[in-house]
This record gives sequence, structure tokens and C-alpha cells, in this order.
Amino acid sequence: MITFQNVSFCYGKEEVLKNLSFHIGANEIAGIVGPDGAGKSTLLKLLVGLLKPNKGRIQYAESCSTGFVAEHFGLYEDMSIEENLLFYGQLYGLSREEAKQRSEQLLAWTKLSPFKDRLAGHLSGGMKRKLAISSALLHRPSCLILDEPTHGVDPVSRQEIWQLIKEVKSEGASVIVSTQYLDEVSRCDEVLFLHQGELLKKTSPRVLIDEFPYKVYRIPDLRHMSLRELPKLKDIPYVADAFPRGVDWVFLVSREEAVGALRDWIKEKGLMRQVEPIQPTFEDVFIHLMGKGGPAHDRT
Ligand SMILES: Nc1ncnc2c1ncn2[C@@H]1O[C@H](COP(=O)(O)OP(=O)(O)OP(=O)(O)O)[C@@H](O)[C@H]1O
Repeated sequence: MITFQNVSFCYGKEEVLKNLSFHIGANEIAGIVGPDGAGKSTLLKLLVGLLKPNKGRIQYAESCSTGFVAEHFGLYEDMSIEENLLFYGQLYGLSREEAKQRSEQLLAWTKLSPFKDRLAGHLSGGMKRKLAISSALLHRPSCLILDEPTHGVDPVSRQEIWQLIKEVKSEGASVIVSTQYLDEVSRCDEVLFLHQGELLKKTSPRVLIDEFPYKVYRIPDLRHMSLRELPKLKDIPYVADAFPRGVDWVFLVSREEAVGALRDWIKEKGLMRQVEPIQPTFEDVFIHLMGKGGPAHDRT
């Protein structure tokens, strides 16, 4: 559907996207994941053609049409939900009948039907977000592009937004969606990890977890332990990384020998704790990828 070939982008002299190459297929949900300032919004603006690359090429399939919802989108706040939808339908060149039919479908998908006469200015954050996405879907684009659609919305709306994304996919379209929430990665077919303008990895969530080269262990509840101990533990042979998560400490381990050394440390500190194996999460994978500055710098 869309192919990036060695694409770089600069704001002035600052290069914020660096030599990105990837392909997004038809009927695929692609998640763009990365911390603040990684370049997610810039990448999406290139995808919709709002910005042009300084280097490289972006190629679109002939059938590709896009719908876009920016992170800070605009709605006509003094118009009702239904009026907003019909108005966008008009902007996209739909007949009133077509716009009405499509609006009804979108209102059902988003569960906004009972509120269709409410002014957009009087909606909750989650409802506004769903209306903005619906407005971008009136013309049935083959590729829907969403910049952080679930940022700051309540958990129920977040669930409904992902349900809507699934409906869009079931119609045959692709969805490209940026997020800071790593738990949303599992909902995507492909995930692109961006860090400081570089693409660290593009793969399916399952492969990401399956190929993670470390076993993950946890020592529970070390809230009273000084964080100054962590670097010492990172220096244990075959401990690839160690970091706190909540009150626990988490360890990425490349060989089992490291677990024995962690148990020795627990004994030495006089603690009653176990070293417990746990499933790697997308957060573990991402922290590890970022810490290593990408696969090219990987060490085991
Ligand atoms: N219009 C602009 N002019 C100059 N620099 C910009 C502009 N927009 C973004 N940047 C810079 O480009 C880099 C990437 O920003 P971008 O907004 O694409 O990242 P992001 O991953 O979407 O982050 P966020 O989640 O905070 O929006 C950041 O360093 C940002 O300060």
C-alpha cells in the first residue's frame, strides 16, 4: 500500500527522521510506537503528504486514498455530531444520501447514535475522538492514519476506538496508528519502533516476543532497596539489563547462570525473595531496543 525508501526529514537543520525504509501492506494495522519526540507525528505527516521528505521516496499503491486524524484535531464545536458528519461527507464530495448512510454505520460502530444531536463542543474527550475518526472515514479511505488516537481518553473509549479500528480493517482498509501505549502493540499486525528518528525494528508483535533473545526474571518488592545496587547487578555476567518496574526489579538474562548469581545477591542482602521467571512484555522489548540504540548495536 505504502513504501518508504530511504526517507529522511529535517526541520531546518535538525534531522528528525533518518533514512527510513519500510512497507505497509494492504489491510494491515501498523502501529508506530516510540517515546515523546521520536518522530511519530512527523512520520504520519509525511504519510499523508503534509510534509515532503528531504531525501528518499514515498510510493503509494494506485488504489491508496487516505483519511487522517491529527493528534490535535478540529471539529465544528457548534454543530451536532450528525451535522459534523454530514458536513465532512459534503467536503469529501459524497451525496447527502451516501453521507447519511455512511454516517449511520459510523454512528453505530462508535456507539454515538444516541448522541447524534449533541453539539460536538459538549462531548467528552473520548466521544470527540470517535467523532473525529468517523469524520475521516466518511469517504471510505483505503488507509486510515491516526496520530495517538487513544492518548488521554478513558479506558472504555480506548477500547471502543480499537474496536472501530478493527471494523475499518474488516472493511479491507489499512490503519496506521501511532501510540505511546505499549500494551496496544499486541492489537497491531505490524509494529514499527521509532527512537530518535530511527526505525529500530518493524515486525509482527508475535515475532517480537518470540525472537526476544532473553529470559525475563523478577525479584518482587525491592522498594526498600537502594537503586545504587542496580548497576552492580547489571554487571553480573549474562545479565543484559536490569530495571525497576513498580516495586519489583526486572532482569533480562541471556544465560541461566545469571539467576544463581541473583539468588546469591538476595542471600547476601538477607532478603526473603525468589527470582521469578516472567513472560517478556512489549515494554521489556522496547526498553531493551532503546537502551541498545537499535539492533545494529545489540550485545548479548
Ligand atoms: N514544526 C516543527 N518545527 C521544528 N521542530 C519540530 C516541529 N515539529 C516537531 N519538531 C521536532 O521534531 C522531533 C520529532 O517530533 P514529533 O512530533 O514528530 O515526535 P513524536 O514522536 O510525535 O512526539 P510526540 O509524541 O511528543 O508528539 C522533536 O524533536 C520535535 O521537537
